Amino acid sequence: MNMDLKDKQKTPLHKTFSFAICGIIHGFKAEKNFKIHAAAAIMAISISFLLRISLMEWLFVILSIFGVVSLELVNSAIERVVDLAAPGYHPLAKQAKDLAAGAVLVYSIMSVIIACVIFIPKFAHLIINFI
Ligand SMILES: Nc1ncnc2c1ncn2[C@@H]1O[C@H](COP(=O)(O)OP(=O)(O)OP(=O)(O)O)[C@@H](O)[C@H]1O
Repeated sequence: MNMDLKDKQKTPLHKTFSFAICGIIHGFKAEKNFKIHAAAAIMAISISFLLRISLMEWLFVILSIFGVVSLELVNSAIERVVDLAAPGYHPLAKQAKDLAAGAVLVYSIMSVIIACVIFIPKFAHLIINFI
């Protein structure tokens, strides 16, 4: 046990980094929700460029995108640990997965609200100028 801990402490930084990259790539390949988030992120970034949002607004857009992706990765990790610990039906397994999914949903709702606050006035301004 002590040997394992010692070996772990010796893991070089570049390896830890590459494990994390592997996790992101795996998440993108294995999780359908990742593709949905990626499509939403590309759309948000494109609209942000088109509407020439401010630096502060960019910070909120970036925070929303990275926050959802990070939470989705944690959600996927929790799903795998739950499947490992409780392959059959278990009420606690259901609670753990539902709670993790709830965290993603809460952050996603916040991201949609941020998008509405930033983009709707700019779209409205464009439409008024067009008319
Ligand atoms: N071992 C289990 N015991 C009880 N309920 C479970 C268990 N596994 C999954 N569930 C229930 O089924 C739901 C769907 O679980 P699943 O593992 O398929 O994840 P998911 O929501 O499809 O996620 P994703 O689409 O990201 O893979 C969970 O939110 C939970 O309510």
